Amino acid sequence: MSISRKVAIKVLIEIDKGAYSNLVLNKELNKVSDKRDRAFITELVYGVLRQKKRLDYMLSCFSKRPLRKMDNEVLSALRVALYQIEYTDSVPARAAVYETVEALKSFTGHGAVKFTNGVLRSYLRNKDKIIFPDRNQNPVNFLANYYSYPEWIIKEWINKYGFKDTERLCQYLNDSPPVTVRYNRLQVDQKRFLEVFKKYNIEVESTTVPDCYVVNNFNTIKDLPLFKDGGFIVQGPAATLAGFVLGPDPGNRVLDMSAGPGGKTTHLAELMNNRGEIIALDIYEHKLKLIEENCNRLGVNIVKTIKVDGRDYTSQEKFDMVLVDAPCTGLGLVAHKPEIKWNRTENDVKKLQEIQKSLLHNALSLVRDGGFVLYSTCTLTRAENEEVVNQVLQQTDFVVSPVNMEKRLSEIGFSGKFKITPEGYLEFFPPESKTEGFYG
Ligand SMILES: C[S@@+](CC[C@H](N)C(=O)[O-])C[C@H]1O[C@@H](n2cnc3c(N)ncnc32)[C@H](O)[C@@H]1O
Repeated sequence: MSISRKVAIKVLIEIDKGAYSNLVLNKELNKVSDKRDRAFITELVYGVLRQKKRLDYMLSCFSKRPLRKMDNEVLSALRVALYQIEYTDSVPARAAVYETVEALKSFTGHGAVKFTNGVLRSYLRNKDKIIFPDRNQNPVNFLANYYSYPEWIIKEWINKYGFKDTERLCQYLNDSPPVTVRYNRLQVDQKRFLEVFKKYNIEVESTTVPDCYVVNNFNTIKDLPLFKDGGFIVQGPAATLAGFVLGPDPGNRVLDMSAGPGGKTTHLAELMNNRGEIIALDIYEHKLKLIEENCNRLGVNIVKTIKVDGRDYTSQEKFDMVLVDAPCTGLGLVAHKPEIKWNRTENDVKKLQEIQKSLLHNALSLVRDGGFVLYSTCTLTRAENEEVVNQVLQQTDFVVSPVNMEKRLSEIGFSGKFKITPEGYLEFFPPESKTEGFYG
């Protein structure tokens, strides 16, 4: 299984340099034939990404050299070894150390390998002596190191949710989430969708959101003929719910202001029964390509894509509905993409808030009287959610009729738990909603 450690170390080095976890991991997994190796590599990579800060805290107790001065290869190998010792039952601790140190030999020289071995042996001898910061005296430090989150996120959440709920959130988002798909009513009905999955022995479980199902065998679903025929798309329950909340009718003219890769665009088209018009904007060419690929596969032909900054988009004709599914820090997706914890900064929140406000501002100028705007994000910061909407509404002379969200969600058939904030906004708190984080 040494190949697994070698590939995991390689992938983690690439991710540390800024690569997307899913892209670099899939590229490397394609070169590995053994199914068990592939599963183990995936566990090591995502496990280390989730627990990185906690692992580093523990390692720093046993290394005289500060972690920031270590080579990337050494640090990645140390994390991979420690993750196995702490989180996997199948590998004895000494084997984890031996195999990982062997794997490291293909990346670096004798001195670095010896150093790594020394830190890990010292860890094995003394791990019972590790003491985490005190949860009462230093709550931010405790949560950050114990659950492996940057301190700025912990502070943001403690302000928003308090200590207890922040702890629940940290725990919940450290588990790997189920994979969910939305079947595409344009190509298949629910009965046929379920029959096909049953035929291929893939277990399917309903979620609290209509049309959205948990599937247990993610690695094979993209090989199903039904996927190629556009029968379903991978999409989270909260993301699926957004389309239902907007709920366009056939024949509507809809604007999707930041649409890539098109999960919600294609759902809106489906709800419109492929009749009417959707203008889908994105600032990046490659995102527009993904929208077009998704539309082609799913049999959607009412979408026109435009490469433009949504803040600058103008149109003579107003829209019945506008979706601003804004670019955001994505903290509600940390369980799916744990590297978000480490790639995002407090500064991003400020920069994104400016973009979000301008997008929403422009959306309000593009919707017709009596039309509907949905501002949504998959993040859990006040600055990108409530503050954006409150500040934009203060700056305009629009009269906004609030939507009765409880009524809307019950009409849709949503059966999960949700929060209505004091201002009347919809929020999904993952430990309760059992979905991605969502704000609308
Ligand atoms: C949260 S994602 C949208 C996800 C999409 N609604 C879906 O369900 O698949 C935000 C998108 O906004 C795009 N974006 C970022 N800044 C933008 C801008 N100024 N104008 C338009 N699109 C932008 C990003 O490229 C990204 O594809």
